[in-house]
Amino acid sequence: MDATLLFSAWQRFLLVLPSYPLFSAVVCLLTIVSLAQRYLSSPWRRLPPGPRGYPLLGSALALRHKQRFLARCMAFGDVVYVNVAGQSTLIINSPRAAADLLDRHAAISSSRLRYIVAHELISGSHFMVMEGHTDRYFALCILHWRRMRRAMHEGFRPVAAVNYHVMEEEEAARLALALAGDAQASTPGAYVRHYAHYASSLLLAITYGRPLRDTDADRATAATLDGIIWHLERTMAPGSHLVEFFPWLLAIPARFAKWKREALEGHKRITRFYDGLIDDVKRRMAIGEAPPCLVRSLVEEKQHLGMSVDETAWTAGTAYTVGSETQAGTLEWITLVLAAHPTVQRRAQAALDAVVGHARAPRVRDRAQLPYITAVVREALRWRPPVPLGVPHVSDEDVWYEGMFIPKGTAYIVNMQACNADPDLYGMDAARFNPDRYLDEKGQLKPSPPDTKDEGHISYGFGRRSCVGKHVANDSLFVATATLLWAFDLSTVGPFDLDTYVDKGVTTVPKPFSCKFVSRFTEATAILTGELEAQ
Ligand code: HEM
Repeated sequence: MDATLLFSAWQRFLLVLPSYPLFSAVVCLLTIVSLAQRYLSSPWRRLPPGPRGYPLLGSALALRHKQRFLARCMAFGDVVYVNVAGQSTLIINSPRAAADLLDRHAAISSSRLRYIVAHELISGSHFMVMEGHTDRYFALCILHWRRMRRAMHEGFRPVAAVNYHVMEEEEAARLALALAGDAQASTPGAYVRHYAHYASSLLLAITYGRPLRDTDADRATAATLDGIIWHLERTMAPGSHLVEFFPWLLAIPARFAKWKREALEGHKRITRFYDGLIDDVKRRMAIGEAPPCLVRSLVEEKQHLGMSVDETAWTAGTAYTVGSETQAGTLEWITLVLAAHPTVQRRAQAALDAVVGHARAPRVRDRAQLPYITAVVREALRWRPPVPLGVPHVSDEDVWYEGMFIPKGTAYIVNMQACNADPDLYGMDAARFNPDRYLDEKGQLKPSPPDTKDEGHISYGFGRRSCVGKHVANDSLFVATATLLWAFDLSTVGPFDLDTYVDKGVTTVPKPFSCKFVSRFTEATAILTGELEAQ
């Protein structure tokens, strides 16, 4: 029967209904019962609890004040459902729920939100952090992501990370010398700049085997890389482009859409720049002057990894993009907690004096004998996770969790600060900075609490998307912290604030505070200079 016939039959049926009141009543009743049944059995009635937002916008406006909004959400429980302008979002407040949903369900909770301009157009779907995990848009997504993740894993796994120890030690020594030589170092602007320079140089060394030196060319390279980060972050900010809300706009040809033209031109420009950095590594490899670094391993393992030229270029660029800001920000938090806790410093320095002494600078290999310093770094990462909301994962399937319905496509946002302060895992003093929580009565590292992997915290994320650079981050943060404590006494000057932070979009840093770096012994700078010259 075609649609016209069906429609006219339905019209005739409605017209005759008034002539049969009893029959009509039964039809109405059955319709109401059927609708009620559908409503009552709908899984959407079993969404996790959460704040009611405004029509259409949901809680999008409340999210502008993230810290306040997250605190409000805590009252709803471990998992909180929020509608953010139509995007189903689950805020996860407990490490157990985070591990259940993101580690134990990793196969269906490892996708990402869609970023059309930043990811699909500017990176050409090569910005691995934002790459979907499944074939949501294109069947090739998962292959892309797997190749790039595997390549980065090979370059940064523990056995490969050992190759970077010398660079990490060298950059930590250069940082200490820069602070010692800067009469203005105590001002927040000055030492934060030194930290940013340290992180850029370290990531350039690890990625391209070429640390940042005081040359115009290096300064230009760092400025361009930082400009790319700024550009990507700005493009990913909510509301930056209408196409993120109306994906059909993507079909408009580039010649009629300025935003699309600019994004595609940006892709060409950035890829050309990344290619240039790779060519430079290849050139140095050919003359035997490229130290072990991520790009060298990508080039040497080209066949085995099966990466395209663009994938190689963007994988390396992504490592710098993701690693430099997190590294610098974490060091700012470590500086704050050390300066604010002189007793922690004295204990760490006593351990350093006993193990390292005053005749050489600390090395990564000293770590096994310096558990207290490892505990300081872990505790800083637990106490103030540098990426406090992680990077949202997205569910690929409907999920039932403890009787609650989580629809497919939901974005999972983990409130890391809340999870890392879970009293069941860390006790009632979880809000306090206390490295001792990681040590046993003999001063050795204890096994990590359940669901915190081997880190003792969840600040490196979850499941298949957990931070691929965490071994490099742990090694370099250890040796940078040890070198700063070996060389200086740190103390705050004037007011400082342990409770609030500055939100930089993805990462957070402490509110600006002044910190004095006072040399602990006169030979420290001569030892650092001598070791650098000897390399
Ligand atoms: C203290 C420093 C760092 C912190 C706190 C940190 C934290 C994180 C977090 C929370 C994620 C998201 C995990 C998830 O989605 O569940 C992540 C992902 C990532 N991190 Fe890190 N990170 C740090 C340093 C680094 C460094 C130094 C590198 C590179 C050398 C790096 C490379 C990456 C990459 C490539 C991803 C994306 C993984 C993926 O999407 O598959 N990170 N990191």
